Amino acid sequence: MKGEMLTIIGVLLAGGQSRRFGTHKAFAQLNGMFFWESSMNAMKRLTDQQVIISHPELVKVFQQYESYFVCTDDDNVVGKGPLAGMYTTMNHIMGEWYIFLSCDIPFISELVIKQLLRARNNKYLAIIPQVDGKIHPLIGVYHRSSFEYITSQLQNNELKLSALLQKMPVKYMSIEDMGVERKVFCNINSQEDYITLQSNDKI
Ligand SMILES: Nc1nc2c(ncn2[C@@H]2O[C@H](COP(=O)(O)OP(=O)(O)OP(=O)(O)O)[C@@H](O)[C@H]2O)c(=O)[nH]1
Repeated sequence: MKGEMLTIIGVLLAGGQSRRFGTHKAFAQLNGMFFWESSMNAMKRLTDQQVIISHPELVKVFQQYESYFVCTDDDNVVGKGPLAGMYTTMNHIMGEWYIFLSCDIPFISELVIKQLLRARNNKYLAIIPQVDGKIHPLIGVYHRSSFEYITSQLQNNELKLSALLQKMPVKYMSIEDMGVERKVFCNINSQEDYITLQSNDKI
C-alpha cells in the first residue's frame, strides 16, 4: 500500500462498534442515503484517494459499492477507537494531508471540508471545527506530521482525540469562519438521536 506521496487522502472512519446505536450506524439512512455516503460525498471530489477504514464485518459490504480502498485497523491497534483508524491509514497510505470523517454525520457538506482545507498552512498540524465550544476532531484535516503524535498517544494508551489535539498546533474554525449551518455537525450516536433526526430532520 505504501508508495508515491499523494496530496490529500480522504478517510472514512467506519470501524466502530455502534454499541449505543445497536446496528452499524454507517448503514443508517437519511433521505435514502446511507450515513457513510454523506461523509464520502462531502470529501470525494476534494481528495486524490479515498479510503474506508472499517469494521471486519463490513469490509465485504463496503466493497460492493464502489472502488474505494477498504481495510481494517492494524492488529497492533485494534480496539483502540478512531485513533486506531487514523494510525492505520497514515501507516499504510502516504499523503501530505488527510481528511478524517466519521460515518455518523448525515448533514455534513462539501463546503465544510473545502473551508477546512483552505485554512491549511505550515503553522498547523490539524484544522478542526469548534462549534459552541465543542470540538469535532472527526471532521478534521490532519497533516502527515500528526502521525508521530497519533502513534505516541496510542503507545501511551491516551485514546481521546481531545488529548491528541492538546499536544499539536491546531487551528480551530467556527461556523462563522466556515459560513455553514450548525446542523452539519450533528452526529448520531443512539436510536434516540436517530428518531429525533427522522422526525425533525434536525437534532
Ligand atoms: N477505524 C476505526 N474507526 C472507529 C473505531 N471506533 C470508532 N470508530 C469510528 O469513529 C467514529 C466515531 O465513533 P463513535 O461513535 O465514538 O464509536 P462507535 O464505536 O461507532 O459507537 P459506540 O460503540 O456507540 O461508542 C465512527 O465513524 C466510528 O465508526 C475503531 O476502533 N476503528
